[in-house]
Amino acid sequence: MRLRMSTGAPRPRPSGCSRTGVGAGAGRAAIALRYFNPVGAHASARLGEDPRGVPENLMPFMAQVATGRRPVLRIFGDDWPTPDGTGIRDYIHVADLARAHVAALDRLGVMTGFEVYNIGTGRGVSVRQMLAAFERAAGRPIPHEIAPRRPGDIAESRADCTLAERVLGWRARHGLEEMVQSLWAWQSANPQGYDGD
Ligand SMILES: O=c1ccn([C@@H]2O[C@H](COP(=O)(O)OP(=O)(O)O[C@H]3O[C@H](CO)[C@H](O)[C@H](O)[C@H]3O)[C@@H](O)[C@H]2O)c(=O)[nH]1
Repeated sequence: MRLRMSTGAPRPRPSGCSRTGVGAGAGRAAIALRYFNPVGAHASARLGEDPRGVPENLMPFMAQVATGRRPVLRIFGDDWPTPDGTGIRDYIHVADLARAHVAALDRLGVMTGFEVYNIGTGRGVSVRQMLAAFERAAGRPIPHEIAPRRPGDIAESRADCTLAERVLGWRARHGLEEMVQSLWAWQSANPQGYDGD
């Protein structure tokens, strides 16, 4: 199954709503930002993602395997209808996501009603492509194995960010290399997360 998301189309799983940021201005205007797959860390390497327990998402899990905190990355299926058989997602650097919020706040000052914007890069990256990029950034191989597909997953998800670009004047600036490099900078400086401080 291939999905190209347009603003207004529902995310394939309701849990996607948990990643939607909502802001309101003067009770008359609201904007929902539909996050795709936020990854990466602050350029200082002092702010990063430190999920509680075992990470469910690809990037924090991959980063923890790279530091040796977890033994192996399980790739959930290599038989998807994608060029390399692994799942494709639209990863967005958290710094770009932050800029999208600033653009949305500016927009709230000049609009009324409710608007929804996709926040991604519009480009799809497979699990294998992400793994290769992260191995380059970390300078080490990341142990991995093929596992069965994860229930509820889809083959591909990508954002159509045309509306955010046209109305908010926002578009992603950071590419894949900056996503993996910033994540690795944070994870290698904080191998046990914040609890390790
Ligand atoms: O250990 C892992 C984790 C993920 N993946 C794969 O990596 C890709 C990205 O997975 P993520 O979990 O990072 O992101 P998803 O977009 O698949 O899922 C996320 O977005 C969903 C909304 O669509 C839900 O919110 C879900 O809980 C949340 O994990 C997928 O192809 C997934 O199968 C692996 O191979 N191994």
